[in-house]
This record gives sequence, structure tokens and C-alpha cells, in this order.
Amino acid sequence: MSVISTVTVKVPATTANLGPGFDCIGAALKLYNEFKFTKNEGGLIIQVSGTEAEKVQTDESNLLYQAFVRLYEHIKQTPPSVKIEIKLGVPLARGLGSSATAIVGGLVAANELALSPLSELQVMELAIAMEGHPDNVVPALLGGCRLAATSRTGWEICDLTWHRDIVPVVAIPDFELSTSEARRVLPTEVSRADAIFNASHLALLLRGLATSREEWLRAALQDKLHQPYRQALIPGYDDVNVAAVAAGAYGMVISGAGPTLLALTDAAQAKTVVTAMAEAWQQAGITSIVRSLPIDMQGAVIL
Ligand SMILES: Nc1ncnc2c1ncn2[C@@H]1O[C@H](COP(=O)(O)OP(=O)(O)O)[C@@H](O)[C@H]1O
Ligand SMILES: N[C@@H](CCOP(=O)(O)O)C(=O)O
Repeated sequence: MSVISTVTVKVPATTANLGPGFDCIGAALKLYNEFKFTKNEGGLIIQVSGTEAEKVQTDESNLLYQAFVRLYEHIKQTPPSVKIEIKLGVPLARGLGSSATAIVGGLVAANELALSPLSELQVMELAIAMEGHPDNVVPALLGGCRLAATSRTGWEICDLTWHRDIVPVVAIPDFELSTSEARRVLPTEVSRADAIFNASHLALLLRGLATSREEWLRAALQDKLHQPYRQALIPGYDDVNVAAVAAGAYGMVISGAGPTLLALTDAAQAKTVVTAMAEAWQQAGITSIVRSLPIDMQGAVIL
């Protein structure tokens, strides 16, 4: 049996919820973290480079390492001692699924080094259990835009059509908002009216994404389950929203738990929308990076 001593995994950022799809849909974006694991005899070493490298834990509390260990626990083996090199491209705690990249990266790398004892489906189930919701880890692992729903025995995953004319624009502010903090402000119960609102708008969104039909997209990008409670955590939200729509976007939503804001637009308006969102946030006193990011179709890959 051959022995693998090193593995490098590249995992995309993800934008979850897309407005009405709270905790069930997300899309992978062409922005990546890269994780290299090398077996070594000298104990855990974690080296981090790239965007905001100084913020990542370099001891056993590191989420990437915890996911690595989790897979070995699952297969009832002792994890090997490793050196981990992290190249960060996905900003932390911004609503672009950085924690999902770490969970998926650690699990995929461990599975590879352990000579693939788990199927992709089993790795996905472990990732969902670690993250607590499926909407980031599923597209981070599989790529594309994905819907996840529970079944009697586990999860059903749907590959959703994302029409090629629909361009995602992300506006990433220079402040963090942890997902756990942004989940704490949510109510545990919602009204029937709000549940109906989201069910109908999610269905409309799926048809809008598949067809790029303008009026469906314009109406669909709305939510009553999480955004109304989170907007107050994102200064300038209303200004950026108004600016994005005035510049031609179909609509704007919170990316994941925020604070990144996501607009959907067509290719002709994309540049104008980028400029309008950046200017609106600047006028509200917030520095941001705004760019269009295409959908990643590959998900996590072993390089
Ligand atoms: N590459 C990474 N390696 C280790 N831990 C990471 C990495 N990326 C993110 N994390 C952990 O995940 C946290 C951010 O998770 P979270 O609040 O869910 O925000 P996000 O929206 O970026 O997923 C970070 O503070 C860090 O603890
Ligand atoms: N459905 C979750 C998504 C969190 O995404 P993240 O990128 O902020 O981790 C939520 O809205 O809480």
C-alpha cells in the first residue's frame, strides 16, 4: 500500500443564504484558501500567510486542525503529527465562509492522508455536523450553487442552475462579524406570515437564478428570517442597498451572516454596481473591498 506524506487542498469561499435561503442554500465563489499538510515527526506546526494571517490560531485550537483530527477520530485512528501551511485568500468572519473552508480543508486533507476511508458524502456529513448548518460547507466541498435539505436518512443535495448572465458582486467591509454573534440576534420562532414569505421567495429565487428573469430576481432577493434582525449589526446597510439597486443591481442581500453584502446584477451593470456600493460605504465612513466574483464550479480540490 502506498503512503502519502503530503497533501494540498484548495477550498473556495462561499456566499450562503442568498436572501430567502437561510441555512439551506449557498454558492461557491472564485476566491480561495489553500492548505498544505505534511506529515512530520516534530509535533504540530502551523504557518499562516496571506490576508489577515496574524488572526489565525497556530495551536491545537485552530479550526482546520480540529477538522483534521475530527476525521481521524471518526475512523478511529490516531492522527499523524503534521506541519500545516495555510495560504489565506478568504477574509475571516466576513460572511464568506472562511470557517467552512477550514472545516472542509481539514477533513479532505485528513481523508486523503488516511488513504480515502470515507466517501465524499461521508466527508460532507461530517462537515455539516461540524459547521452546524449545510449552506457553506456543501458548496465549499462540491462547488456551484447548492440546496441542502434533510431527508429521513440524512441530506438531499441539489445542484442549482446559476444562469451565466447573473454576476455576484461582493462588498467586503474592513470589520468582522462572527457568525455565532450574528446568529444570537435571531428569534427562535417566526410567524406563519414570515415562513410563507420566505418559502415563496426562495422558490422564486430558484427560478430567477435558473432563468435570469429580471422581475423574478428583483422580487426574490428578500428575506424575513434573518436579515431584518442582522441589518442593525451592519452600519451603512441601507445606503449600500439603495446605491446597489439604483446602479442597476437586481437586489442586495447579506452574504452569509454578514457583514459582507452581496448584490446580484447582469454583466453590463456590474462595474457600475461595484463603484456604487464602494462609494456608498465610503460615505458611511467604512472602508471596503468591492468586486465581482464568478461562481466556482469545482469546490474543494486536491492540488
Ligand atoms: N483558514 C482558517 N484556519 C483556521 N481557522 C479559521 C480559518 N478560517 C476561519 N477560521 C476560523 O473561523 C472563524 C470565522 O468563522 P465565522 O465567524 O463563521 O465567519 P465566516 O463567515 O468567515 O465563516 C475565525 O475567527 C477562525 O477562528
Ligand atoms: N446560514 C448561516 C450562514 C453563515 O455563513 P458565514 O459565511 O457567515 O459563516 C447564517 O446565516 O448564520
